[in-house]
Amino acid sequence: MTAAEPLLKISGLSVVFDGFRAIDGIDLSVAEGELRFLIGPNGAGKTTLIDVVTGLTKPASGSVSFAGRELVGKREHQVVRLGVGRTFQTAVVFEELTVEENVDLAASFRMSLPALFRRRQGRSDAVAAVLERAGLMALAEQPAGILSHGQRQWLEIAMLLAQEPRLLLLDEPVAGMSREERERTGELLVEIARDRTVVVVEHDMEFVRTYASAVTVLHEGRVLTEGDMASVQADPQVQEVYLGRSRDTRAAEPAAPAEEKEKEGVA
Ligand SMILES: Nc1ncnc2c1ncn2[C@@H]1O[C@H](COP(=O)(O)OP(=O)(O)OP(=O)(O)O)[C@@H](O)[C@H]1O
Repeated sequence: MTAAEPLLKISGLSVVFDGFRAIDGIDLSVAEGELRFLIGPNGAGKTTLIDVVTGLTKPASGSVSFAGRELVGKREHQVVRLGVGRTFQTAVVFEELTVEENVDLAASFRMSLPALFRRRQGRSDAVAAVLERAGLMALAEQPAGILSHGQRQWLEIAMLLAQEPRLLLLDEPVAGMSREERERTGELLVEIARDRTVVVVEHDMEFVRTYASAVTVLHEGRVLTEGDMASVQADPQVQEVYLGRSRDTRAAEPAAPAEEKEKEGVA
């Protein structure tokens, strides 16, 4: 990979489910060190795109190049070992284990067997650093089962960091969070992007407006547009996709609280 090449390069990607093209010829590049947001209406293909990059879903055609290596055809654990980690819409943590044990377990996924045997007892510096970074140090000894929704999301991000991925893919990390939790998460993402590449799927437009410098808009399995948030917001096609959605579906829905409307509206 040369300096000019993107860390992640998706080319001509298509995914077909029972004849339905959920991804329809996507080209998408993410440079090393970027914090990129993927937005788009429900069903646009955002999660499916992450599923393909991480080896969960096989594409019908196209390629996913990561640091010059082809990911299509690789299994999920192979993709993790190459340095790509993800979170899911619902955090997956082991509730009976402590916060620290969850992070420690995640850290061991990328270790060789000899390294695992050599491990010292007690908290490693790497695990301590990750707990600190995710703001979970005070909860290190608590079982993960007692964590609040926001804290679980942070634990999942901490577990991801423990695997030392070069690329993190986060699926709706602030869904269901309070305003304060969203702010802390935004700051955490910006901080993580200082030394890693981060791609975030997000519906919360207030959050995207605050933290995104680069945005890619997906619609019906294609890239509609990309750029900085101001240019994306001003794009008539993007407005049509979001406003069209509000005309078609919101009219039939009960009125949402003002804050929810503000969060989801692109304009
Ligand atoms: N396993 C599957 N089998 C069949 N169809 C699927 C499958 N997974 C996703 N789809 C369909 O593919 C399309 C894209 O779904 P996807 O979940 O990627 O969209 P999304 O942009 O992440 O949506 P949301 O914002 O609602 O999570 C949708 O129409 C969805 O119903």
